[in-house]
Amino acid sequence: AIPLQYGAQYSGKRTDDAMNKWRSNRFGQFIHWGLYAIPGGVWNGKTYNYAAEFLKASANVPSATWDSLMYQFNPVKFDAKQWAKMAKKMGVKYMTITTKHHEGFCLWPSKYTDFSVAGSPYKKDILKQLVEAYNAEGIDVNFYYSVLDWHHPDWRNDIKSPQDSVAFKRYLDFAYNQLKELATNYPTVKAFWFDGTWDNSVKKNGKWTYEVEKMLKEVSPGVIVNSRLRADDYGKRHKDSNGQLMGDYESGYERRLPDPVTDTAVTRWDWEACMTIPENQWGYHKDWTVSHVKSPLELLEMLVHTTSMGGNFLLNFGPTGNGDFRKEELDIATVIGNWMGKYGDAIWNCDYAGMKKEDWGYYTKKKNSNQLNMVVFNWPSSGLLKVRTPRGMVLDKASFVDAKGNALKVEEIADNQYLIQVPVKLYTSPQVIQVDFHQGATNGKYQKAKT
Ligand SMILES: COc1ccc([C@@H]2N[C@@H](C)[C@@H](O)[C@H]2O)cc1
Repeated sequence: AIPLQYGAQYSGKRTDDAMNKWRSNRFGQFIHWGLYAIPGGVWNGKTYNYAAEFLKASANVPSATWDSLMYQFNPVKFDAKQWAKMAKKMGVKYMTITTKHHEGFCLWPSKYTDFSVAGSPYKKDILKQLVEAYNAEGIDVNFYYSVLDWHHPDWRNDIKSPQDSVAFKRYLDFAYNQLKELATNYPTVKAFWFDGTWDNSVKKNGKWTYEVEKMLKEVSPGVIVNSRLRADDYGKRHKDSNGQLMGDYESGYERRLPDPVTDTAVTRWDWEACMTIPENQWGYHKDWTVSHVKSPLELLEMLVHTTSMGGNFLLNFGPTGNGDFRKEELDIATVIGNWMGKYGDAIWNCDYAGMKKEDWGYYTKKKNSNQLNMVVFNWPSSGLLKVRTPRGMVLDKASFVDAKGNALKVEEIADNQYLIQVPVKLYTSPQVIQVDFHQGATNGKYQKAKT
C-alpha cells in the first residue's frame, strides 16, 4: 500500500449508533434553496434550460448583479413547520439542506460573511427554523456545504502562483471557520454533505479536507461526512490512492443509480444516491417543460432500487423564491407518502438481501430479521414470480403485506429455485410480498434430475 497521511481513516462500514441510524433512515429529502430560486432559470426574459442553480454562469451574470439578488430575498411564504409536516407525510427520515451553494449565499447569519440571510430583507436564520421544525417531526437534518464559492474573492479554481496560494489559504480558513460555526451552532445536525470539491485547488489541499473531517468529528462526535469532501495526499478523490473509500459513505451517485446486476460491489460500503425530479434541476426553475419530469412511480422505483442495494435515496425539492413548493413536487410527496404509509416497512431499516436481481422487481431485507420483502413492479403474465435463493436459504411462506392471511403458493422447483404464484390481474401500484424463510438444507422434495 502507498503510505498516506490524508487518505482513508478506516475501512469497512461504521457500526456506531449514529451511522446505524443514518443507514436505517434510507429515504431523505434534499432541499436546494438560495438566491437562484428568485430568477428560477429565467434572466432578462430569456429561459435557460441548464440547471437553474447555475443560472449565474449560464446567463453570464456579473457577480455584483447576481449578488444584489440578496436584497430581493424575502420568502414571505416560508413556513418551516409546514415543510417539515410535508416531509413527514412523504415518509422521509432525514433532510439535507443547502446551507451555502456555489453562489456563496448563506442561509444562516454567518459571522464570517455579510452575504447571508442577515443582509437580506428576510433577516432571520433559515437553518435554525428548519433544524427545529424537522427535528420536532423526528426527522434528522444534514447540512449540504459547497466548498466552491463564486462570491468569495479568495476562491481559486487552481493554484497557479504564490498569490493564488496566499489567497486560497485565506479561503480555506474562511470555509473551515464556517463549517466549525455550523457544527457548533446546530449541534443536532447529523451529517455534512460536501459538494464543489472537484477543482484542482481543492485536490491540491487534501490535508485541508482531512482536517475538516477531523474537526467536524471533534466538534460533533458521531457526525457523518460524505466521500465527496475528501482528497488524499495525491489529490485522489472519494477513494484514496490505495482504493480505500474516504469519508463515511460513498456519494458519487448523482442523478444515476448503480446497476442491480453489475454494480453489486456497492453493497460492501455505505452509499447514497441523490436525484432530481426533472432531468437536471436542483434549484427552482420556472419552466419544467424544458425536460422530462419523473413521475411519482418512477421515483418510487428508484427509492426501492436504492434500498435493495443497501443505499440511501435523497430526493431533491427546489422551493420557490417565496418559500413554497410547486404543484408537481407536492403531488410527488403525496403519492410517495401514501405508498410509504402502507409499505414503508420494506424501506426503513432495510438493506441488501444478498439475492440475485429478478425481472419482477427488488428484494429488501429487514435488518436482523428473517423477513424478506419482494417489491413487485413488473407483473409476469404467467403469475409466477421467480426466486433464486443463496445456498442454505429455504423459503417457508409468502403473502402480500396487506393480505397477510392469504398465503401464496410457494413451489420449490429446483435447488434454491422457487416460484411464487400471484393472481394475474392489473395492479395499479407496486405491491410488497413478505416472505418468511429459514437457514437450512433444501427440502429436496422436487424430482431430482434422472442421473
Ligand atoms: C456538472 O457539474 C456539476 C456541478 C455541480 C453540481 C451540483 N451537485 C448537485 C448535488 C447540485 O448541488 C448541483 O448544483 C452538479 C453538476
